[in-house]
Amino acid sequence: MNSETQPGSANLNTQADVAHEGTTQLPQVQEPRNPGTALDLDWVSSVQINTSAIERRAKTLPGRRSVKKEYQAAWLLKAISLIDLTTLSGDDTKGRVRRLCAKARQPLSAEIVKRLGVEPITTGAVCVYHEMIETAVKALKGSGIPVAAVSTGFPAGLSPFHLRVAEIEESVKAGAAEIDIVISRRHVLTGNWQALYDEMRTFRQACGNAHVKAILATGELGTLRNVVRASLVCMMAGADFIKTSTGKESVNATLPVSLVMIRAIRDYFDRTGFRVGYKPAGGISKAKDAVTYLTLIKDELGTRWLQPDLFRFGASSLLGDIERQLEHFATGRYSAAHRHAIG
Ligand SMILES: O=C[C@H](O)COP(=O)(O)O
Repeated sequence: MNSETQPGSANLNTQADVAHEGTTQLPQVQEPRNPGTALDLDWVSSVQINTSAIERRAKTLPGRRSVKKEYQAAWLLKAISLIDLTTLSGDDTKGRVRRLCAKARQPLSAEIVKRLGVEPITTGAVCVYHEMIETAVKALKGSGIPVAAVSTGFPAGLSPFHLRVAEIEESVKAGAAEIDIVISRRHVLTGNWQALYDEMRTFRQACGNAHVKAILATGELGTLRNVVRASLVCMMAGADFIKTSTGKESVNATLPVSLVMIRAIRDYFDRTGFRVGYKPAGGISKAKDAVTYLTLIKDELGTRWLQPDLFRFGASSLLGDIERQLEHFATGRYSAAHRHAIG
């Protein structure tokens, strides 16, 4: 964020700024979910990637389209509404999850909201392990914020197949409206597209009405070509979202990976007419990175994809930095990062 940003709500006509920048809330259209298609192996094997061109383009993205100062707050408010506020730690407790849910309901202090002159907002969802679903559902009651659960032996996805399917069913029963499954990386690494398709189809079926996000764990797929091929197969098998990472791989969301996944989503839409959502996850913790992702989405997919049914950030600490930047925008002061600790 630009440290010269002037404080005060007088400079921020959020609705107009957001509309100008094309991040405005569109009327929620009830679109059919992606039902998937037959497995099209010709399409999968025809994928070609110019890795150096993708990497060159990705390098130009941060700062390339610097959002004008007066629009930055509007973009950051939009980013908040698209966060799957996440806690996925071995030491998660009910208390931590309740605090996280309180933060999801009210991500900004009443004072900042008042100074910015905006309507109160919420995050897109709260994302937890199965054991914490009930607590999260209770804590979010009445807010309209969905609970997402990671599933299928997250993060490695190597537990027995029937248990992975049962885990999805249990999480849906416990109240999760969204299920983030992990794919079997070995199916990608061995080019077993039929196995990946069948696995994803079964997971989708087990989700019932809950939406399913397919975590590719891109940092473990070896090449960008594999990332695109896995993206296509998961969409063909009916994924509602494709998601980069668990946050536990040594390489998580990156811009080159995002570029090829977003373009796979565009190709899939062009061929089938079905929109699939995108969720970069893992290591996105700075407000300025969030804005880079959002402008990339706007450029490559258009504003329809800047709604919570088609875009989410998977992030545990991004909200804290955004809050700090918005506080600075509203008051002219930066507070210490620890004042914005989450959970
Ligand atoms: O899906 C979400 C990720 O696990 C969050 O990763 P993070 O803790 O690096 O933000």
